[in-house]
Amino acid sequence: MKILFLGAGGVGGYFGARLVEAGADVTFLVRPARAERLRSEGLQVHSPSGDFVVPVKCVTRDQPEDNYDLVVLTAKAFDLEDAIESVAAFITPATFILPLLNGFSHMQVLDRRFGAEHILGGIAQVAAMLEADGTVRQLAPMHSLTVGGRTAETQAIAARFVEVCQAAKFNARLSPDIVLSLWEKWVFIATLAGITTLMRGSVGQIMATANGEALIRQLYAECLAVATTCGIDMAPVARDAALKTLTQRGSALTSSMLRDLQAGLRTEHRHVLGDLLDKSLAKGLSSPILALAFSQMEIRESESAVRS
Ligand SMILES: NC(=O)C1=CN([C@@H]2O[C@H](COP(=O)(O)OP(=O)(O)OC[C@H]3O[C@@H](n4cnc5c(N)ncnc54)[C@H](OP(=O)(O)O)[C@@H]3O)[C@@H](O)[C@H]2O)C=CC1
Ligand SMILES: CC(C)(CO)C(=O)C(=O)O
Repeated sequence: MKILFLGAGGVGGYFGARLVEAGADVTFLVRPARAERLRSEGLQVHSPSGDFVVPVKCVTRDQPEDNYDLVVLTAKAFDLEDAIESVAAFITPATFILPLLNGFSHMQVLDRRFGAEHILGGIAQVAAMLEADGTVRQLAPMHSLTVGGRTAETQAIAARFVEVCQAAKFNARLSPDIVLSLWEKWVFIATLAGITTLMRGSVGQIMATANGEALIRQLYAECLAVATTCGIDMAPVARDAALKTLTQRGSALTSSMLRDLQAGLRTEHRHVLGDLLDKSLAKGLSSPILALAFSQMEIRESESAVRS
């Protein structure tokens, strides 16, 4: 399987490098400055299970090639339109696209642009970031991908990709219902990103406050209510597992949104929190903590726009 990764940041750099390490045929579509650096230094990963560096193949958007079976999209949501323009010339009627973004509305954007029959669904479970020197840092041992299709053909492609991933040093699984899996992750990450950015702390720090657990549970319930009202039936076992992680005492877990906020970077609050809030409003639900989480991120974004 010939695979093109759009982006070599936290998620793309980590999983792409692991696949290269395992001998998979992976190329990175990156911007010219990143391509130059990757060609000369390779892709370096700092990982709790051991640092490694792999030589990588890179292309830029002005050098289109049309022989990829799968394009893995790993841009942030606010870069999606530009990422689509960059990959468009690499996509033929035989190419499938696997986005690994958090949230959900990117699926509809991609369906509209390339046709739903070409779009797989994917979820990344990793805590990884791109450092200023171009290296990728994996911050915690977890590393897994969940992928799936919404048609028999895309499910078969997802299964082939999972097969390729079996040789790599991360976990990969095929979801029998990728739409449900995407919503489960969305409800989880909206709660985690919302509460950690509101309270500027890890799960363990929030749990150590007097109202922390009640606030986490209320935000999770608000996000879950949106999913349920949209016809998504999350099993009790999935909800219990999510809440167990979200209320683990002493846990150092944070969100990539909090890391981006603290690093002064743009965040995906519109995609992860705002889209869910829009659905809540459209369904006539009351989601006060979700609204608060989104609104404080809007203020923070307008402040950084004023500063820059
Ligand atoms: N980081 C994490 O731990 C996790 C992140 N996620 C999700 O994964 C997605 C990606 O996040 P993350 O990896 O952290 O983001 P990063 O910002 O680390 O990486 C995204 C990369 O995409 C590149 N990119 C964007 N647009 C283009 C383009 N048109 N052409 C070439 N390259 C492009 C960016 O390049 P450049 O730097 O040149 O702009 C950047 O390096 C998000 O939706 C996030 O929510 C999910 C689970 C965990
Ligand atoms: C769930 C988690 C925390 C790690 O995969 C994540 O998706 C994020 O931080 O954006």
